[in-house]
Amino acid sequence: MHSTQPISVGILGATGTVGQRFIQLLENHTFLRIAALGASERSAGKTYREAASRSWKQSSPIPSAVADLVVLPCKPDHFAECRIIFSGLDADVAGEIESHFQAAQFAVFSNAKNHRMNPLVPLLVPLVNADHLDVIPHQRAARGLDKGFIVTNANCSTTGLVVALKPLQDAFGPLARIIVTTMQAISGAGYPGVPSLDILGNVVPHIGGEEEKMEAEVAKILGSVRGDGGGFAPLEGLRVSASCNRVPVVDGHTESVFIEFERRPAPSVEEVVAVLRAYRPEALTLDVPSAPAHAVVVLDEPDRPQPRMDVLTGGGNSVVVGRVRPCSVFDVKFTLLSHNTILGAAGSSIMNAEIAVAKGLI
Ligand SMILES: NC(=O)C1=CN([C@@H]2O[C@H](COP(=O)(O)OP(=O)(O)OC[C@H]3O[C@@H](n4cnc5c(N)ncnc54)[C@H](OP(=O)(O)O)[C@@H]3O)[C@@H](O)[C@H]2O)C=CC1
Ligand SMILES: N[C@@H](CC(=O)OP(=O)(O)O)C(=O)O
Repeated sequence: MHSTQPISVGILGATGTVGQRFIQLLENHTFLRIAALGASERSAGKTYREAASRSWKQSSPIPSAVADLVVLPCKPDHFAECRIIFSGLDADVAGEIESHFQAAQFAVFSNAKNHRMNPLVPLLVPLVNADHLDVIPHQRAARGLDKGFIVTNANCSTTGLVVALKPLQDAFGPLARIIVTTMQAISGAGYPGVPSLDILGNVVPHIGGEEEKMEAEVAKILGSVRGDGGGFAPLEGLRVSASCNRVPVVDGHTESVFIEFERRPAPSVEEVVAVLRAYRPEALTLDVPSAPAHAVVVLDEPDRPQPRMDVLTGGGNSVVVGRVRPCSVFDVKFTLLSHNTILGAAGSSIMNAEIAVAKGLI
């Protein structure tokens, strides 16, 4: 069971798109309490209400418990009362700042790309590879720390994809080849993000670095912890090709996924649907209050999932799959939808922290 004692948390990048989502999701959390907020020098010294009033884009108002907190510079000394640090920092600064907080013995849960491929840092998707936290003792030992560590989330498009791939790999693997085409929401680009003249009535077929991140991250996430606990053995043999597009949707990344299995005969559509529906990752067996009831929700309607209707399924922490059907080139194809700032960012970080608490790492 998780600690019934409240745990104080700090949020770095609190004024940004992901930072705001942390604040919204933590408003009524059972044991995580926001104690401190950090952002750039542009925001530091202002109350959160002053600093974020223009950029706040959530559908609920700024919670009163944080509105009058003074935004702090992102330096560990200012966060002394916190045990957990959630980072929604811009990647230009996240790497160095997060390392400082780790060295100062904080448990850091990052959304940025900087530390994701570090061989001692779990690239943790809470509904997929909670066991990768087994490397934390080794990370601490390697850096001479007794409490501090860094865990990162995956890229938001990678996250939705691996939640659907993991049960298929476990049941029917190995996976041989994946082709994925994304249709990504504008909130993925942060605030103010993509200019309206670029995206309204349009599709932009390029998101810098996104395809490379998706192709690299899948193998680490679907890989295993090495036998000595000293790092990760990436999944070998799987080839992934991603094609990423920005579309005029506010929240929710949609992906068309084409899968080829090594196994012959390949699983049927009915078998794939049954395995997706039955998927119960480790996080759903632990005391993880933010976990959705179902990691994957499969819809039968021929025109779903759709971001406007389905993006908040499972509180935004489920992956919604639809249109599961045979593929005449590979074996099976489907469409999936995941919330890019909830499961794809702040929601995963919060579940990652809840898992770490449940496993006694915090
Ligand atoms: N949006 C999404 O769907 C996803 C985003 N991510 C990643 O999460 C991170 C945050 O993304 P997002 O919220 O969209 O970005 P935003 O641009 O909306 O927010 C960036 C945040 O970083 C702060 N910041 C910028 N420069 C500095 C600095 N020099 N020192 C301290 N703080 C600084 C900003 O503060 P200030 O307001 O004061 O400038 C702001 O709080 C990024 O690394 C992104 O790649 C990951 C998955 C999904
Ligand atoms: N690139 C994602 C969001 C993001 O910031 O990804 P990453 O954390 O991998 O840099 C998007 O635009 O939708």
